[in-house]
Amino acid sequence: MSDDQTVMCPGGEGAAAITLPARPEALRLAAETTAVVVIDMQNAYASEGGYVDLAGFDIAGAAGTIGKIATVLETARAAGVQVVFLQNGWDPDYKEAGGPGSPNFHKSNALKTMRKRPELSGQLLARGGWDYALVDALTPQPGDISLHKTRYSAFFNSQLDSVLRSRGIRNIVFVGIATNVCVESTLRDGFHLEYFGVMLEDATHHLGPPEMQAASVYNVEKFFGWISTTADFCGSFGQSPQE
Ligand SMILES: NC(=O)N/C=C\C(=O)O
Repeated sequence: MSDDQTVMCPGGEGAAAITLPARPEALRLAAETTAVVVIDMQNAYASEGGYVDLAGFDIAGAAGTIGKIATVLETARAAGVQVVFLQNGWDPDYKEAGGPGSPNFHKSNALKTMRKRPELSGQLLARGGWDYALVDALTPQPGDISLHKTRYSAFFNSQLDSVLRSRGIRNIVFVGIATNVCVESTLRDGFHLEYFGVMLEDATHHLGPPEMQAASVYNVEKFFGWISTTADFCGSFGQSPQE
């Protein structure tokens, strides 16, 4: 049962459940019904010389998320929480990106940057290349799941929903980049698919001015899910009792 201070998430009734401090309420969660979903921790978004750096965004704060996420993943794996990595991008010919009939063609800053600088064509967010690859510090481990996505929401046109649903996972802890684009898009879609979404605010990073992080955190806390931190995730799942 939930009260005003604590929300009972699916699977949270069992003896092995933990309480995750979060805003606006703490959450009762069980490892087996929870996944950590790592959004787009690719060189494109977190490394100098990657797409968002070349497109002119400030990526100074992105590196700080890498260590936080590594800590979260270590705790998650030890506690039996499923880890799912997403990678954003397209085939090297950019057929999956869509042509002028797709809004993605007009809004993707990667595609716009490559139109402005044709020497980069085939490099940004192209599957198989350095820009598409996950940062070295966040290499998937045995038991982790890796999925590809072609649009901002990881639920759109991907296997994410069936991968989670078939494992009985109903709660998602989000980390990654960018808070206000792919993380928020995925958390919102998850909400509409009845997933309980938690964003670890210090293990995510925004694109654009700092107000974007604050706006996304507000949106999640007020409308779509819950906000927690790396320390609280590790403190609670680090104590996770084994069934
Ligand atoms: N991973 C993201 O949030 N991506 C944001 C923008 C883009 O991919 O162009």
